[in-house]
Amino acid sequence: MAGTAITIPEIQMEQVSMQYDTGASDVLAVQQVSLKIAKGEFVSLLGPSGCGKTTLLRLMADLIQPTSGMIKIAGQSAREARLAQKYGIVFQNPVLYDWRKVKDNITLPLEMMGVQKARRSKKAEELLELVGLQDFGSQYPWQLSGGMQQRVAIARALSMEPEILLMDEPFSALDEFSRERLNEELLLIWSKVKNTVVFVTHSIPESIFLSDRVFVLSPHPGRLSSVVEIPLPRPRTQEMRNSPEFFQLIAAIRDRFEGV
Ligand SMILES: Nc1ncnc2c1ncn2[C@@H]1O[C@H](COP(=O)(O)OP(=O)(O)OP(=O)(O)O)[C@@H](O)[C@H]1O
Repeated sequence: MAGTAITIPEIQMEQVSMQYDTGASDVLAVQQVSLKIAKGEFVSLLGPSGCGKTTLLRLMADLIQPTSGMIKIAGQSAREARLAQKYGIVFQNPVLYDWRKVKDNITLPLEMMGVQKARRSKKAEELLELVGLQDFGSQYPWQLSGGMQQRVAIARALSMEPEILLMDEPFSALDEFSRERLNEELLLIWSKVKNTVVFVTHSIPESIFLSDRVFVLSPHPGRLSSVVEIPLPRPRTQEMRNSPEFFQLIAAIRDRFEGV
């Protein structure tokens, strides 16, 4: 029918469960999770330690495979998406090579793909500018602050121009000030790159500040307990953190954890 668009979700999980085989006692880390994430959306996976956030992220990235259920990435299997380089991943720890300059850390994935040096250098310049580190390309990671190192990790994750950026508590090791600043910078980067972001966090304010929607998870076993829409306008600003709407959202999400 004219005007009816059928949109394929960028990430789709149907009844996904994941049980880790630990020998003595198996761990049901994720139980029957179903979710859909649209292309270009920014969502957070929020929940207490052990509720399966990292497991869900690893399932999406095809780093592990579910015990049961279905995962589709833009209509393809997660494996096909991984082979097509659709993912960029940022971990809690930036995992940079201290003996390589910042620009060479950023372009490592391109180097591994056999991209020529001239193209790598050009891409490094673009990415350094994107993450606000244009003057630091020739430094070494150990010369940078924790927040700057995490920006390098973000630039590296974006080097292959991934459709999906998966971020596993990337700012949780940083102090509160750096974390809030990086939240804002991440949104600026995302507004330019316009990819789909799945962001894992324990922090209710962080999930609200960043996201279009927050997926609230409950533990033992990890289940999706609710999904909260974040209607705050974009661009998000630090002042919004002090607005009544922001506090109402914090209270609403905290309520979802009551009894968890
Ligand atoms: N490789 C593994 N083998 C066995 N059990 C695992 C493995 N990885 C995770 N688990 C267990 O699965 C459950 C979910 O873990 P997961 O790391 O996904 O949770 P999380 O919400 O990301 O936790 P955190 O916030 O502490 O990182 C936990 O009980 C954890 O101990």
